[in-house]
This record gives sequence, C-alpha cells and structure tokens, in this order.
Amino acid sequence: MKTIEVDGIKVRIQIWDTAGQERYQTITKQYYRRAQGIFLVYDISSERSYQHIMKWVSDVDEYAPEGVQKILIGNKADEEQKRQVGREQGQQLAKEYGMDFYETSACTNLNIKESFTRLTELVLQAHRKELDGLRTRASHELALAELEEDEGKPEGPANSSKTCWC
Ligand SMILES: Nc1nc2c(ncn2[C@@H]2O[C@H](COP(=O)(O)OP(=O)(O)OP(=O)(O)O)[C@@H](O)[C@H]2O)c(=O)[nH]1
Repeated sequence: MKTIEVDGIKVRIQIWDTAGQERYQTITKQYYRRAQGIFLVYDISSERSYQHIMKWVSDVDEYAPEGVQKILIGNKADEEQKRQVGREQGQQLAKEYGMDFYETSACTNLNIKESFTRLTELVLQAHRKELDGLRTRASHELALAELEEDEGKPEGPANSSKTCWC
C-alpha cells in the first residue's frame, strides 16, 4: 500500500509485483483480474525481456478487465553500458500498443514517482469517465421517473403540496 497525490487528491494504491517466471503464471493471471493499472516491465539490458512484452500484452488482454490502464516500462536505465534495447524501440512498441512509456531505474529512482503518478492518473481518468457515464444514466433515469410520477398527478395548482388530493 502506498499513498500518492494526484491533482490534489490523495490516492491509496495497492501494488502487486507479479512473478515473471513461467511456473508462476497460474497465480499471476489471478492478479490481472483485479488490476486497474498494469506496468509491463522489461529490462533495457535484456533483449529477451523486451521480446517477452508481446506475450505479456496478450495475457493482459486475455485476463485483465477491459478498461485496465497500461504503461510500458524499460527498467534498469542506469545500466547504460549493458543496454541491448534502444529507447526508440521502447517508444515504438509503446506507440504500437497505445501506451505511455518510461525508462526507469529502481537504483537511481529515475522516473519511478513519475510513472506511478501517471498510471494512477490514467486509472482515475478512466474511473471518472465510467462514473460520469453512470451519473448521466442515473440522472436520466431519475428525470424519467419524475416525469412518470408527475403524469399520475393532476396538473397545475392542484399539484402543490398544500392542495388536498381527495
Ligand atoms: N541496475 C539495476 N538493477 C535492478 C533494477 N531493478 C531491479 N534490479 C535488480 O534486478 C534483479 C531482479 O530484480 P527483481 O525485482 O527480483 O526483478 P523481477 O522482475 O521482479 O523478477 P521476477 O520476480 O523473477 O520476475 C535484482 O538483482 C535487482 O536488484 C534497476 O533499475 N537497475
């Protein structure tokens, strides 16, 4: 659990670090179902981890809820001398999937706060849209209900609370 501030709102986020290893996949998939935001992380010093991202994306598409927000991360940006994946490759892949992209480093803290804030922002935005949709629908339903109720009552001053209905 961690609390971060986004647009002046304090948001409590729960972070799960899922295992990348194949043998834990059954458990990992169970986490997808409850996720609202997902970081897809590769290691910039490992071309193999970058190639795996496509598999992660298809798993997420299959098991995560529809509106889940995703960000692509190229981690270990401090390991410049061991770099196997160019920044542009990361940007390109993120673009293909319509995701934001950050290179981060857990060692130097590069873009850690920024990427968490951005993912939270995206989740909040998506949630707001959903809430606004529900609110609009609810207000329409309310308006309809009021209209229907009005239809059953006599018109004009007789509809006022002071007037006797009998
Ligand atoms: N140089 C560097 N090393 C890192 C960074 N992030 C993680 N590591 C190292 O990478 C190794 C693996 O880190 P983990 O956090 O276990 O990676 P993981 O992806 O969660 O691993 P799995 O749970 O097996 O999928 C550890 O030795 C970390 O210290 C980073 O930003 N820079």
